[in-house]
Amino acid sequence: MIEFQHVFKSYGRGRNILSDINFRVDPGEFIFVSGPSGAGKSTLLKLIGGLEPPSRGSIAVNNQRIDKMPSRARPYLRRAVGIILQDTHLLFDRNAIENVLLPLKVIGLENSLAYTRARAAIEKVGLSGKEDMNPVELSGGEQQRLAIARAIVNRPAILIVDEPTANLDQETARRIMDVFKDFNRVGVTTLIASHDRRLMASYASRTFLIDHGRFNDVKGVAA
Ligand SMILES: Nc1ncnc2c1ncn2[C@@H]1O[C@H](COP(=O)(O)OP(=O)(O)OP(=O)(O)O)[C@@H](O)[C@H]1O
Repeated sequence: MIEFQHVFKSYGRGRNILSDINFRVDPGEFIFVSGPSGAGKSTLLKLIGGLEPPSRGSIAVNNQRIDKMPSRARPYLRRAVGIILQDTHLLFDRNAIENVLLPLKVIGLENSLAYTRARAAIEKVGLSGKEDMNPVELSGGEQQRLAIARAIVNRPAILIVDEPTANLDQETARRIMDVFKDFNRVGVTTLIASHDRRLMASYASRTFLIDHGRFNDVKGVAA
């Protein structure tokens, strides 16, 4: 569950990027976040992931207020929400499986269990056999999938994803979207910011449209 109540967000002394946003997302929903460049889509996702604080208003994730969360409570959010941003932030001085292991190391999971889980996550995104490769040796689509494996290895209840298919060909884009849909089928709440309306039409059942500071909560994916 994600709930925004009267949320405002500005950066520094700048204008409000988001103004008086109110919504509730129930477990298992699949939501498309849409709107022109610079509208505030990434900002909305960062608020949900606790990467940015709101300027005003309350944000709850699984009934926990996160807008006032002290930093020692952040690991909670890290487990609850898997985040995949435009820049995948993969570490190029480590191989593929070590990248996926990182979130498990943070929570102190025992080594052999961590490896089992990391391998399972890599398999889920179709990268089995590439565990020992360096991310630079992977294609753009494979790097994207590796970032997905890292985001899901903690089994988060919520996935937030920023532009997962930008710069990918249609087939790779579909394959990546199918990975998200598979997680969604087993109950993972999913929010994806994208410019690709046609692609999203096959997946999402609800759209958050952000445009010039206005927020619209729309059923389906409008043509
Ligand atoms: N850290 C920051 N500091 C100052 N301004 C920021 C910061 N991050 C984003 N902004 C501004 O907030 C506005 C919304 O940015 P955001 O990245 O959320 O938009 P977006 O809808 O995701 O855009 P795009 O589709 O191009 O990725 C932009 O005007 C941007 O310049």
